[in-house]
Amino acid sequence: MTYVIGVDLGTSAVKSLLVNRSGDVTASVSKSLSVQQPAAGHSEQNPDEWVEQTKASIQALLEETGIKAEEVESLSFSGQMHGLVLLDENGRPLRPAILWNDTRTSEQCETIRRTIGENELIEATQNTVLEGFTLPKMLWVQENEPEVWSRAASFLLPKDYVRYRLTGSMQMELSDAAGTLLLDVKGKTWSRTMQEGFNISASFCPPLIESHESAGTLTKEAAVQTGLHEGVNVIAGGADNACGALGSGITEPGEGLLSIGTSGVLLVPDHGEAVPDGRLHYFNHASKDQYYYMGVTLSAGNSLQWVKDNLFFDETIEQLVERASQVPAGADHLLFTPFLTGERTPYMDAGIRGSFIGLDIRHTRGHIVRAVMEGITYSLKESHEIILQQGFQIDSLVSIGGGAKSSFWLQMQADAFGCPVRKLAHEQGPGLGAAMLAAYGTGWFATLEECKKTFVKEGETFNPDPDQSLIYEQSFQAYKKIYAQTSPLKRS
Ligand SMILES: Nc1ncnc2c1ncn2[C@@H]1O[C@H](COP(=O)(O)OP(=O)(O)O)[C@@H](O)[C@H]1O
Ligand SMILES: O=C(CO)[C@@H](O)[C@H](O)COP(=O)(O)O
Repeated sequence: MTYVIGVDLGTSAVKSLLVNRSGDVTASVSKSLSVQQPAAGHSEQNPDEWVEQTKASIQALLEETGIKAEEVESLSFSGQMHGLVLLDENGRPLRPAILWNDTRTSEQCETIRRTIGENELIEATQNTVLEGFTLPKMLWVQENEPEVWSRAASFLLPKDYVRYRLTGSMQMELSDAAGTLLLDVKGKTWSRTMQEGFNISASFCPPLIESHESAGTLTKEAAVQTGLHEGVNVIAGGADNACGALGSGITEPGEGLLSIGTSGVLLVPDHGEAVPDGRLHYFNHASKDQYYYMGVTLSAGNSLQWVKDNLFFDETIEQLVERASQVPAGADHLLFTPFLTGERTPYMDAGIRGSFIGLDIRHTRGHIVRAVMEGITYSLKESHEIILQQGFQIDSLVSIGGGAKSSFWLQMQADAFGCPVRKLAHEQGPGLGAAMLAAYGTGWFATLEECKKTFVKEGETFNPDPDQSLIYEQSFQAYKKIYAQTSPLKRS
C-alpha cells in the first residue's frame, strides 16, 4: 500500500493526515502550537515551533501506524494565511511571525490606501488592504523595528516556511501569495506597482509556484527527523481556505463553502470572470487557473469558544449547544455580534467590538449560546449577501470546521441561508485538500477533478425549513442594524 501525507498548519495546532489511494484517512496526529500576544492586538508565533511540531506530527503518524518510510510517496501542506516570516540572508527568521489575526497595522493600512489609491489597489492586486494581510505587517516592521528590517533579505508565509525548512528550497505558493497584497492575483505575478510603491525589491519576493507543483525532496536532516525517506515528493500545497474548499470538493461555481473554525469563511469558486470591488477577498484557488471570492468573520467559532471559556466553563460545548437547541429560533430577540477581535467582511473595521443587544431578565444560558451561534451565522450571511449581489448563484453549501460537528447548527445554517447545507462523511478540514494536492501532484490522478471523485465523500444534507427561515430573516434584518449603532461607541 502507498500513502500521501497532508499537513494542515493551523493557528492552534498542526495536524498531519495519512491518506491511502482510496482517499481514506488511515491516521491523523495533531500537535499543539502556542500563540503569543505581547501587546493588545498583537498575535505572534515562533516559526521554528511550526517546524518542530510538523516534524513531530509526521514522525508520530509513522510510529502509530507502523508503515514503512518507502510507503509514503508524497507530502503537501495547507497553511494559515497572511503570516509574515521575515528572513535574513541565511534564511533564518529575524523575529517571531506576525499572524493573520494580528490587528496592529491600521496606520499602515491607511498609508497603503493613501500611497496607491483604493481603485489602483484593487486594479493591482484585486483586493483592498486589511490589517491581517502581509504587506501592512512589513510596513509596521519598517517603521517600528528598522534595525530588523535592515537585515531582512526575504519573507515567507507560514506553510511555505515549513516547506522550505524541510526541503531547503525557497518558494512561495500562489494561493497563499494572493493574501500578501503584493500579488497581481489574476496575472499570477508579483505586482510591480506594489513592490515599487513600498520599496520592496524584486529579490525580496520568493519565486512563485503553483499548488500542485513539486517543490523538491526532503533534506537528509528532515528525512531523519520525520522518519520519511529523502526521495519523498514534496508538493507546494495551498492556503488553508483554498485547501478547505478543495477537500470539500468546492472547485466549480454553483457551490459554496461555509467554514466555522476559529475564524469563519463563506467562499465561492470563480473561473476568473469576476470583477472584484474590494468588498470580498479575491484569491487564487489551489486548483490551477481557478480563483475564489471569500468573506471572512474574524471570530466565528472563537466567539462560541470565548463564551464557553469565560462565561459557562462548567459545561462542554456539546452541553451548551444542547441548551441552545431548547430555545426558539431568534433567541427570543437576543442578538449578538461576533466582533470580539474586530471584523473583516463586511465592515473591515479592526476597532469594532462585539455586543449582546436585547438582554432580558427571562433570558437563560441557552438564549445566550443560541444568540452567539445565530450571530456567527448572520455574520457569514452578510458575506453570502455580497456574494449573491456579485451575481453568483449558490445552489448548496458544504459546511466544514468545528461548527459542522453539530447537527443543530447545520440545520440553523440551512434555515438562515435558505439553501441545502451538506456535510462531508468524514470532515478532515484543509488537511484533506493538502493530501489531494500531494496525490495529484505526484501523479496518482490525471486531474484534480478525478482525485476529487475518489477523495471527497459526501455526508448528510440539511434542507431549509421555510418557517424557520422567515424567523431568521427577521432576526437578521435587526442584526444588520447593530454595527452602525455600536460603531460610535468603539474605543479610539
Ligand atoms: N460540538 C461542537 N458543536 C458546535 N461547535 C463546535 C463543537 N466543537 C467545537 N466547535 C466550534 O468549533 C471551533 C473550532 O473549530 P476548528 O475547525 O477545530 O478550528 P481551527 O481549525 O480554526 O482551530 C470552536 O471554537 C467551537 O466554536
Ligand atoms: O485570515 C484568514 C483568511 O483570510 C484565516 O482563515 C486564516 O487563514 C486562519 O484561519 P483558521 O483556520 O485558524 O480559522
